[in-house]
Amino acid sequence: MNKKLKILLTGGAGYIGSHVLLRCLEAGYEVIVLDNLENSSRESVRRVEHLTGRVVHFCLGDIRDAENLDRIFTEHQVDAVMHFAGLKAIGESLAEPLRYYDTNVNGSVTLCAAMARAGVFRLVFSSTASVYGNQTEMPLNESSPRGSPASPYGWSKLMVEQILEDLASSDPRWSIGTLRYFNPVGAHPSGQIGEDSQGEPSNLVPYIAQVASGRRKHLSVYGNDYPTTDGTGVRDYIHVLDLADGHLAAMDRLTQSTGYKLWNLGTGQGFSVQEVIRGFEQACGQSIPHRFVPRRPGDVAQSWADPALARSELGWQSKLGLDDMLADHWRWQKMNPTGYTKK
Ligand SMILES: NC(=O)c1ccc[n+]([C@@H]2O[C@H](COP(=O)([O-])OP(=O)(O)OC[C@H]3O[C@@H](n4cnc5c(N)ncnc54)[C@H](O)[C@@H]3O)[C@@H](O)[C@H]2O)c1
Ligand SMILES: O=c1ccn([C@@H]2O[C@H](COP(=O)(O)OP(=O)(O)O[C@H]3O[C@H](CO)[C@H](O)[C@H](O)[C@H]3O)[C@@H](O)[C@H]2O)c(=O)[nH]1
Repeated sequence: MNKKLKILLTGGAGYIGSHVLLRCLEAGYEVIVLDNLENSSRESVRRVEHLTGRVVHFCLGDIRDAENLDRIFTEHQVDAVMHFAGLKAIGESLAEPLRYYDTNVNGSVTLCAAMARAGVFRLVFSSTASVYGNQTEMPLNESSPRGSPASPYGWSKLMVEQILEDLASSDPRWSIGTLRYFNPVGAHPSGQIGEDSQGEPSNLVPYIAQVASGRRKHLSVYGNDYPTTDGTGVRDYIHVLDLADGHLAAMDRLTQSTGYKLWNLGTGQGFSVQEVIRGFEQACGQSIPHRFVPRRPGDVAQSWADPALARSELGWQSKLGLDDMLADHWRWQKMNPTGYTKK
């Protein structure tokens, strides 16, 4: 790995970005974080600095601000970008589609245009397994058909994927890797950084963690009539640190060739909602009150990855199991019951 790379992390104060930031610093990269702190806290970056003993150059700003991007690329000799900044709440995207398309699509276009002006052509992009939509054939590999996403959020990711593919075909200098994340959970084992769920979490594991800590009374399990082993939804949960390592492997690969590449980042194993509840009960030593309610609109029955391409092309595979993810998530929740306390 080329340790001298200087990488711009958009959204680097967020859940996934902060774990990638930590891994980048541990690997010896120089890193600049650009974040408008819309859904995060500067405290995550401070804690990463503390954990690694490294200093991060933090820029408060918006990815849609082209002048600010030009300034950053002029001031810093950036070699590559990892692009996490965006909005990710599916329900919110249904209520505010323009805000989602503006940040996720317009923001990505603005970023790529600024990169091209600055002569920076290496990019890793955060996409989602949601782009596969509702499929019956498992596991999902990169050639599986893209489905019809059930939300503006999912569409915004699919649109950006297409834009990036077109961009790479238009100019051979681009080297772009799209990573389709399955379901990231867990936290750094120190309990210092993790997912800062403001308000009511929509994702399963943060919700269970808040039930376990007494912040919520019970979990609603969305549907027990799916065609799965126990009737509840099945997902491929991946530890956020394994996911972070996948970014470094992708960046490494992008330094070796140009063009557009796409990789699934998942473990290859699916777990039902009931299996996750039981796993969390073991991790926290208490029972998780839950009740079955109708299916959540837009949810798919099952989704798990075929991670073979990432293994063969990136030399990456997940190492941590569901137990590690849930234990680490619980530690983070216990140590930070209301998330980062400082903005
Ligand atoms: N967490 C998941 O389950 C998941 C799954 C698949 C894909 N993704 C994608 O991965 C990326 C990171 O997700 P995350 O879970 O870390 O989310 P997050 O909300 O914790 O992090 C996103 C970061 O982007 C920042 N941001 C938002 N709009 C911005 C803007 N206009 N300019 C600058 N910064 C802005 C936020 O303040 C936040 O720090 C997102 O693009 C998300 O869509 C997440
Ligand atoms: O309170 C809850 C929350 C979730 N679930 C169930 O738990 C499973 C996982 O749900 P999540 O909301 O945690 O995850 P999703 O698979 O629905 O979606 C997440 O993972 C996707 C990638 O696969 C996308 O990235 C998406 O943005 C992100 O929210 C689903 O069967 C869901 O119905 C519940 O039963 N109760």
